[in-house]
Amino acid sequence: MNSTLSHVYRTHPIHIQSSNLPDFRSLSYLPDSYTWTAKDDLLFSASASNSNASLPFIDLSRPHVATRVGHACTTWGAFQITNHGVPLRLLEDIELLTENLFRLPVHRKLKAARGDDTISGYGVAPIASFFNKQMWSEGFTVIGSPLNHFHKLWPGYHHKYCEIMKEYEEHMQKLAAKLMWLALGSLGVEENDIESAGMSSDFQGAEAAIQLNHYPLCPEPDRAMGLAAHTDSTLMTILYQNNTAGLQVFRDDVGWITVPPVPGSLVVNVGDLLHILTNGIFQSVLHRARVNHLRSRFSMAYLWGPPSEQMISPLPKLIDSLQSPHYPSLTWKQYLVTKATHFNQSLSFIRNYPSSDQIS
Ligand SMILES: C=C1C[C@]23C[C@@]1(O)CC[C@H]2[C@@]12CCC[C@@](C)(C(=O)O1)[C@H]2[C@@H]3C(=O)O
Ligand SMILES: O=C(O)CCC(=O)C(=O)O
Ligand SMILES: [Fe+2]
Repeated sequence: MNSTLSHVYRTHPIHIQSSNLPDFRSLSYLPDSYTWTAKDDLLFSASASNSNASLPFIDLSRPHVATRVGHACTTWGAFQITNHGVPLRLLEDIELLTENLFRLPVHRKLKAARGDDTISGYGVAPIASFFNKQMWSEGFTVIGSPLNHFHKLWPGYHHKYCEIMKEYEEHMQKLAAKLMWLALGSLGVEENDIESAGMSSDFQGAEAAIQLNHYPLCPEPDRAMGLAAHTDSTLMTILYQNNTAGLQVFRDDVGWITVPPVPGSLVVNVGDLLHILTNGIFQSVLHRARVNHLRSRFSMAYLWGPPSEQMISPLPKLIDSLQSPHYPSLTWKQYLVTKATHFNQSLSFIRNYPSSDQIS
């Protein structure tokens, strides 16, 4: 994985207090700093859906899969997949790695804490800086090689864990490119449309971050938030969750629904950059993670995007002659900077922004 993305934070640091990380195991009550109300997050008490709507579940080995993927990207901006080709053994390995990482004592995890100048490493989710309450979770971000950090966490065992990460990344990258073609193919986009937009049609050079998340047992789950509502800034995110529910997705006409963990399946989210690339046809999904008092939850997100310096703009093929593009041309790096300032308002901030103006 390339490490340029990590350095967005050199010039635009997101200040988080990783020194404030609690030892969750020792807390038998919910401290005030972790107690969320509607004042802290407008969407905190948005109603849970009482419809029996559920996220599309797509078997990638079945016929007409592109149409189903395209429909899910347009309506929900997310779907669950099975028969995706990622070996179950590898999913079990990455889950074990994640569990072992977060079960280390706090002082050891802090040896691999995020520094001031890079987002890689252990800490609270980068979006924490937008909220005055703390989230009931801890995270570990990998951009580029995890070797340095893993060496500090597991001096004698880091090679094995680095191999697992590498294999996971390779499988995810292949799967992401395949899903991207299913989604774009459903809109009639062809290889030459992608190449004339300056991208490589096999998405060579794509960049990614891997975000490992841990949501410990929580004494008062209804008043706590695991990971606050957000959209990912990616083209697509592929998420593996352990067997504990917690992920929820939001649709204006439905409310929040929980995405049940189905063993061996993966969740796919449309990210903001894919929304931009399709001129708003595909929706980037608002999602969050809730916590519970019975079982710890782990999730592993593969956040996939274009090469960080690659210009992304609405594909001319998807703009009809009566319409102008809704979004300007910008790189993933520029979009991350926008996101670090405007968070969930980023898409509306850049919508109809004149392309020639510098976005900041
Ligand atoms: C490439 C990236 C996407 C991400 C910010 C980051 O630089 C690395 C961490 C990613 C993550 C994971 C948790 C949710 C999220 C919103 C966050 O706070 O950090 C995403 C960021 C994103 O998609 O914007
Ligand atoms: O834990 C989850 O289910 C959600 C994680 C997530 O949204 C992320 O890492 O971006
Ligand atoms: Fe996310």
